[in-house]
Amino acid sequence: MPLRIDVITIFPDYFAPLQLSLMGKAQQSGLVTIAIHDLREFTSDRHRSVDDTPYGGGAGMVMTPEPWGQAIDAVVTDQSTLIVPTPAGKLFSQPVAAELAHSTHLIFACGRYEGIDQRVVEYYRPRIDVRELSIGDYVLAGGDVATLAMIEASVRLVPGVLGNPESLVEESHQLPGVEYPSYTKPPTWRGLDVPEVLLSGHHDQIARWRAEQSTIRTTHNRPDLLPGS
Ligand SMILES: NC(=O)c1ccno1
Repeated sequence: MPLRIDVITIFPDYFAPLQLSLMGKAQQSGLVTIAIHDLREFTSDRHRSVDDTPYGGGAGMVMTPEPWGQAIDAVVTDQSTLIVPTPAGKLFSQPVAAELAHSTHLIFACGRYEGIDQRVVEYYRPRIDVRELSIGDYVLAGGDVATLAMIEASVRLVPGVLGNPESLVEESHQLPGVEYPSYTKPPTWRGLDVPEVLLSGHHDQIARWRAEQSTIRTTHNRPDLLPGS
């Protein structure tokens, strides 16, 4: 049963990259199906309006609930997970990507402006799994880029999508901490040599060096991921 993904957005063209590379191959192989829906197709006024001023005042505009209800109803099933990208959401992570990779149906609601009327989340929450997710502590212009990131991080974990599942084993955020640095040919580049141990053929020494490098890198870049932190 392929993972089905429906993306609802006012900028369908943002998702053209999903036809390329690994994401494109995953769809061609039938492991994943991805459909992009223009929210404006679900409006009923001649201006195809999708936003209005916020109740309670404040800057910016809020996306009105009606088009969202129509659009989500057009694709939702009782197996759906509705994902709303928002800086106010729970933090998306590799474990969350792994959960989503094993879902049946994901619906991404890409908000813009000041976001989507909260009643959309409130309406679907008692009916299906609803997740407000953030890809980091910063604010984007909308949920589209966050959706692209979450789709790519999740789809690559769908069994069969990556040619060599081994490459999932040692990557950052799969193991505790971040991954060791990688090197390839040439052995010397602009006076910089590849660490000698990597050319030694001693697999135990290479494994030990990589574990040490992972700890050094994690300590420097992401001490919050160190065991016990
Ligand atoms: N940080 C985020 O995930 C986000 C989503 C929309 N704007 O920011």
